[in-house]
Amino acid sequence: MAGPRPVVMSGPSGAGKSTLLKKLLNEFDGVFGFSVSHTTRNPRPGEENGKDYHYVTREVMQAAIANGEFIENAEFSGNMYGTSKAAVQAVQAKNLICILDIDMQGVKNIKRTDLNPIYVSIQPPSMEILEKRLRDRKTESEESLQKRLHAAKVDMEISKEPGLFDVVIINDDLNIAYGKLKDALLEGGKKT
Ligand SMILES: Nc1ncnc2c1ncn2[C@@H]1O[C@H](COP(=O)(O)OP(=O)(O)OP(=O)(O)O)[C@@H](O)[C@H]1O
Ligand SMILES: Nc1nc2c(ncn2[C@@H]2O[C@H](COP(=O)(O)O)[C@@H](O)[C@H]2O)c(=O)[nH]1
Repeated sequence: MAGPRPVVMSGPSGAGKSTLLKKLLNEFDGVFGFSVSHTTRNPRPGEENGKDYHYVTREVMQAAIANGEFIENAEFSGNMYGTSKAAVQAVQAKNLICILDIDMQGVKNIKRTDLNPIYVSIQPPSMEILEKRLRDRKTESEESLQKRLHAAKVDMEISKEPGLFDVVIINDDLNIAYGKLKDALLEGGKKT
């Protein structure tokens, strides 16, 4: 795919991907653009349709996948998520570096495409801190929280696979993690 290399951000739910991404998109408005995924989960308070996600029904999403409209899709914590070709193209058409926030299944699936992104893993300092962050965020039911913690354990194991990610950032102190993210992306930009 032509143009600057996209960026894939992955890591356990609650590790801080969206927090870091928002800082990046604010500071580098006009450089990076967010690939707006589709999901069947309900919007959280403050989230906007078309900005945070495209919120769709399972039927709509399944039909679009069957129609070949998605680069990748996954089932996560009882809901469907996916990156449409249109979402990536919309960012690239504005000449922005496209950033995808996707789970581990998405990472594995993107590896089979020609997208050729820089793979960044955002990891929490520990499972205990991850659980506290997720609980404090107050977005999950106990059932959803347990599913996410289970997925996080699996994710953290798979993330150790050599070569899976170009960069691994432990998000302990937010500003330090953000500095590392910026360094990695500026470095990645030089290699294209
Ligand atoms: N370095 C940090 N120190 C303390 N709290 C943090 C830090 N980074 C993020 N948080 C907080 O942790 C919570 C989870 O962060 P965030 O929503 O960005 O995670 P996420 O990886 O995007 O999760 P999800 O995959 O579920 O969307 C948020 O309430 C956020 O404010
Ligand atoms: N494979 C994909 N995963 C995605 C996509 N968009 C988001 N995600 C991941 O889902 C979980 C949960 O997100 P949440 O907003 O419900 O907390 C998180 O790990 C995201 O990275 C996608 O298009 N494809």
